[in-house]
Amino acid sequence: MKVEKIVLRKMKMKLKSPFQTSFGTEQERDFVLTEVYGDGEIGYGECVVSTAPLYSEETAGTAWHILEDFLIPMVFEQGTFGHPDEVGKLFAPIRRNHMAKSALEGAFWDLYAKRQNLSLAKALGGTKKRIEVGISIGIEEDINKLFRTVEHYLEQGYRRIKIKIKPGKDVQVLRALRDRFGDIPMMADANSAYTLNDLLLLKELDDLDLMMIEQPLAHDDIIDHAALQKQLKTPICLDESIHSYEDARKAIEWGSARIINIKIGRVGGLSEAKRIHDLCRDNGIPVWCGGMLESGIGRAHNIAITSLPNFKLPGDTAGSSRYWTEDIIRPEVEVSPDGMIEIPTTPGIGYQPVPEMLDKYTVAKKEFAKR
Ligand SMILES: O=C(O)CCC(=O)C1=CC=C[C@@H](O)[C@@H]1C(=O)O
Ligand SMILES: [Mg+2]
Repeated sequence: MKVEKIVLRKMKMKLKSPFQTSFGTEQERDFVLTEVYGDGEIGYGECVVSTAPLYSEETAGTAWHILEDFLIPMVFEQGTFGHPDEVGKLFAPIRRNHMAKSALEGAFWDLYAKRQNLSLAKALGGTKKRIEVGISIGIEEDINKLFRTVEHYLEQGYRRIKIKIKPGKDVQVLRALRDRFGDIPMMADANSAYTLNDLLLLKELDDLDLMMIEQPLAHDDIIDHAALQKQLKTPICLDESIHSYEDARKAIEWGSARIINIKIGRVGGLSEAKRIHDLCRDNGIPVWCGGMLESGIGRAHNIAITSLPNFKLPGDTAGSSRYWTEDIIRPEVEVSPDGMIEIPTTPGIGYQPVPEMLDKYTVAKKEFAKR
């Protein structure tokens, strides 16, 4: 692949409804899209930052700076690439900034798959034709509204309900959902809202037959999660704690989690996500694909990685209409009545970004070519 041009777009898209977690509420998504032009094709990637640095240290502003001032010049310095795996290796000297790296690396994977006339799923080694999907529901103050929301998504066929929790909005809410809906597949995501001092409360969660408790403790912890997992029968799933293959290896060795949520942006790209998938497969740790309230481009990348065989649990890749009045891709991502998404078989990400839609939500755009 010879890189001819790279385009960055700063995007602003309003979510259909606010999304509340234990660390804040998002109503509007400020993120970055990447376009890599080469050999007559365009590869697309998404930088899955949050508007404020509350999930991780990255924002659209930090990512744009790292892309413009470091990663894009490094790409033009190398000029040509045989395989997308080379992109992550090229970026290795740059510390962290994983979502910025992933946005560009993902566009290379899309471009590579298109040039190989392969779907991105196939190019990644995916084996599935359809994927199971779940739904992530933000913290809801009104329990009856939460009941209606859960009812709505169960009727739509979603195969797992993820409930965001925080102190004061946890055991009672989950117990009420159990009383109302019985033994539906349900999990909780705490986004690091608890500490080991909350052990008695976390033990109450242990009696609710949850599929898993996602990231109960600190966002950068592996040791305390290992201590907690020994006290709980419910599997702990790590999200924010796992930034790399090495983090996953240490978490597995320490017994910090029995499940891992893989987010392509959080770990720095599809090549690293594949490595973590393979490590977990070899250690009997099932994984699923987490979401970052992506547009259709990021959603397409999530669908492709979820086609790998050890993605054994429903992920957060819901349909476009869950988040957007209109998505920037065609077709939009649809979920079948039995809670599945068909893996595209066309080359690359399999969904076509629509230029007019991209322009409609672009608040800043810049083109880069080799000087
Ligand atoms: O994209 C989705 O539907 C999942 C959204 C979601 O649960 C999250 C998005 C971003 C950060 C967190 O709030 C949370 C997560 O931790 O998975
Ligand atoms: Mg999470």
